[in-house]
Amino acid sequence: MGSTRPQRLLRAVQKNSTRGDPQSVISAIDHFCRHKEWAMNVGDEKGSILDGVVSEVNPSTALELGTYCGYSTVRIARLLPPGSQLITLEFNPAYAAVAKQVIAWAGLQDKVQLVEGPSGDLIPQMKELFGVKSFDLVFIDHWKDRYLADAQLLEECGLLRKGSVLLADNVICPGTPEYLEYVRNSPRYESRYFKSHLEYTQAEDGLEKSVFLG
Ligand SMILES: Cc1ncnc2c1ncn2[C@@H]1O[C@H](/C=C/CNC(=O)c2cc(-c3ccc(F)cc3)cc(O)c2O)C[C@H]1O
Ligand SMILES: [Mg+2]
Repeated sequence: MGSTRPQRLLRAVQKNSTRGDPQSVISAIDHFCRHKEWAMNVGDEKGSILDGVVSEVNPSTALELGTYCGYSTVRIARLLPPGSQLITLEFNPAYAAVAKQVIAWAGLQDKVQLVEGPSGDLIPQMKELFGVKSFDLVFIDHWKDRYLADAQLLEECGLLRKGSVLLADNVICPGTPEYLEYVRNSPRYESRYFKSHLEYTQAEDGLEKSVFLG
C-alpha cells in the first residue's frame, strides 16, 4: 500500500524541520505544498492573517473545526499564551493520526486537544468533555457545507460569548455562500472579509472574521 499525501507531508516535516520548532514545521509544510504536492492547508498568506487574528484575540480557549494535517493547528497553538488550550476536531482517523504527529513534532501537544469525531456530535459535548464555558476564537476550515450548521450549533450550545470571534477559511474558494450570507446579515455578528489568495496559488480566496455580539 503506497503512502498517502498526508503521510508524505509528515515525512517532509520530519526531514526538513527541527523538532520543537513550530516555525520550521510551518515552513517545511509550506515548502512541500508549494514545490512538491499541493494540500489544503490554510497556507502562508492566509496563515499570516490567521496569526494576526489569533494574536489580537489572544484566546484562552480556542476551537478548530477540521484539523487535516495540523498545519493551522500548529500556527494557532504556537501563538497561544501559557495555560490556554486549542481543541481541534477531525473525523478522519488517518488525518488525525498524521496531525497528532505533526503537532507533537512541533512540541505543541500540551496546548492542543485533538478530538476524533464529527463536529456535529462533539460540539454539544465540549462543556462536559473539557469544561469549556465558551470559545474566544473558532477557526472554521472543515467541509464547507458544515460551516453554517456548526456556527448555529455553537450558538445554541451557549459556546459563544459577547466578543467571541469566528474566523472562516475558503469563503470564496471553494466558497461558503450560505454561511457568508448568515454572518453578514445576522444582527448577532459584526463581519469583515480579509481578501487573500487560495493557498499556494494566484486564485482569489479569503477569510471572514465574524465577531459574535451576544
Ligand atoms: C463535520 C466534520 N467534523 C470533523 N472533521 C471534519 C468534518 N468535516 C470535514 N472534516 C475534516 O476537515 C478536513 C476537511 C477540510 C475541507 N477543506 C476543503 O475542502 C478545502 C478545499 C480547498 C480547495 C480549493 C480549491 C480546489 F480546487 C480544491 C480544494 C481549499 C481549502 O483551504 C479547504 O479547506 C478534513 C476532514 O476530515
Ligand atoms: Mg481551508
